[in-house]
Amino acid sequence: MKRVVSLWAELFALSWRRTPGVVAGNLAVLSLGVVATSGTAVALARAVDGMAGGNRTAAVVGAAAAAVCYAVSHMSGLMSGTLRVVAVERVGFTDVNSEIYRDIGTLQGLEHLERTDFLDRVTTVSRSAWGITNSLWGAIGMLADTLQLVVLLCLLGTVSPWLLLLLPAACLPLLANYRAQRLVTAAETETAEDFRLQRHLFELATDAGAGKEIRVAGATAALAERQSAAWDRAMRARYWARLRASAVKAAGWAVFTTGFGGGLGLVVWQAAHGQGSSGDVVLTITVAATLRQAVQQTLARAGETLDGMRLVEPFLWLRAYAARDRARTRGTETAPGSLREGIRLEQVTYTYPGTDRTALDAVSCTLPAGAVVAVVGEYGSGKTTLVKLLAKFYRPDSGRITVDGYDLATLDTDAWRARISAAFQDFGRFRTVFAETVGLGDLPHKDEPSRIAEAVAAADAESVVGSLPEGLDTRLGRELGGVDLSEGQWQKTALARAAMRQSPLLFVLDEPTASLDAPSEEEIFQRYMDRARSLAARTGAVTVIVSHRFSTLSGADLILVLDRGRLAEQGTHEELLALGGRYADLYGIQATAYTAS
Ligand SMILES: Nc1ncnc2c1ncn2[C@@H]1O[C@H](COP(=O)(O)OP(=O)(O)OP(=O)(O)O)[C@@H](O)[C@H]1O
Repeated sequence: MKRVVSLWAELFALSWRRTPGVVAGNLAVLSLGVVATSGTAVALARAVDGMAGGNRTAAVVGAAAAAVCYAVSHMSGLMSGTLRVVAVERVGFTDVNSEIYRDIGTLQGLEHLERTDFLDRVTTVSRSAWGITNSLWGAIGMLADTLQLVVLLCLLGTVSPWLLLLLPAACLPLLANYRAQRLVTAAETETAEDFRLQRHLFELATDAGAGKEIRVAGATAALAERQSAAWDRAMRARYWARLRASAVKAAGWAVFTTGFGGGLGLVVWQAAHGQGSSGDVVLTITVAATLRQAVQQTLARAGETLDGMRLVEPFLWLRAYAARDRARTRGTETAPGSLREGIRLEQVTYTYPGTDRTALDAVSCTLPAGAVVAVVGEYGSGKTTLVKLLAKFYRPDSGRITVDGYDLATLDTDAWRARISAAFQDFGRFRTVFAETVGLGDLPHKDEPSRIAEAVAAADAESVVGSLPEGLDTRLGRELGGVDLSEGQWQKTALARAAMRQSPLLFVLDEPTASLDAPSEEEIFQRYMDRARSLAARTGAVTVIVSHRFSTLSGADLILVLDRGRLAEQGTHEELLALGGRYADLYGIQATAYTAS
């Protein structure tokens, strides 16, 4: 709660700086609303007393004052709503939204994209700038409403001190509402996993890629059943929580209404026994109606504020997470100009957060400067994890990676990434103009046609460009009015992007040809081997290739064989064959399979 209040204070200061007139105007209008609402009741009571006592002037002045107060209180409600939207839009869309996008965009690690619990929070935050800023004005509105309640109850106190007991009674619906909201939130948290599951199954069914497989497998009905079961489980728990919440709210209101009915009876009894005026009765009835409205409004605002607070929590989490990420990844050293020794892994161990299985287990090896290093192993043996650690997406749990003797952890992450070229197996499909999708690989040179042409040639993608209606200027992505590419063509754009940087120290190709046919694969490997050699001569760059196709890797200077996260063997193709171990087995199996086919 303390953190939420300090965020509100921060947002208030920001709003004041951005739109001082709107903020001051809104505060003034809210205060005016409090005074005018109570004024209406008092003026009406005076008008009635004037009439009853035969004082025409008092009656007319009272009635006029009541009319003015009523108009002001009504107008203040409308104006406050408008001013609030202006203030929220100005700060929400400008400052809060920019901060959210900056925090998400500058995260250096990958956990927020790979872990569903992180992803959920990041997705929530990315859509919540308005709600977060609005929660500040919800809280301010709630303060004004509470003030209104207190003033109204004090007015009742002037009629009879017993009516002051309505103050604690009025707190009961507020407390009940808070309790009810917590019940609903707890149910939502408890059923979040089922909710995610049903959403995942729904997306599977509506995704074009997965949809094909599902239809061929005839699994549509089975998946729909599972989706509906998960949805039912989540909804049933939420339904009961809402029902319980309604009962709690109703109980709070019942106590308040009973108390109020009693209070009203007391005032009428007093008036009947000459202990109060008719004005007192009118005052009590007017305040009664206003009070009910005020309590309801306070409840509505409390709900709105609590809703906003639910958004504030993931926002604060993202802020702290991004700050930790920045502190963790901000190194002090810049990357060397060229590699002399190479990259060393010393007892590198890594386990993905939230899992038990060690993805890399005490791996030690040297990737010599200028070498082409192939990483092989069965599915899930840790190959991609190894290259992701080299790209500094994660940090080893223990052990370290050094680049020419510098600990990778101390190198500035952006500076190191600026010296990496990489194509990953789950490559991006950037739906923009073709030249741009390639140029993104080296932003300072993205508009240089010669660099783009070279990169396209390196990826053997000239034929892709040739087949596009407007060549390099063709827009990609049917959703955005462009053309669609096949998987292989998309992969070639990723490979071309990876060929943009001309002096990387590390060149990573993680399953670079998985979507390509055999002739294209051969051709590309040949081109990338040539590129690796020329980079090696220029900067001593290390090229790391992850592949399942052993036949293409025999020319590598060093082959690392991973087995369930451990480095099982290392050496050249010939050395490993002579060893007759894991590599020789796997190579033998593939060779036999190819010969047989
Ligand atoms: N983001 C992740 N979160 C949790 N576990 C992961 C994640 N990525 C990989 N793993 C696990 O880490 C282990 C190593 O995975 P990795 O992707 O490095 O293997 P790989 O050898 O590249 O596999 P493949 O050949 O299938 O690409 C596997 O057990 C995998 O399930």
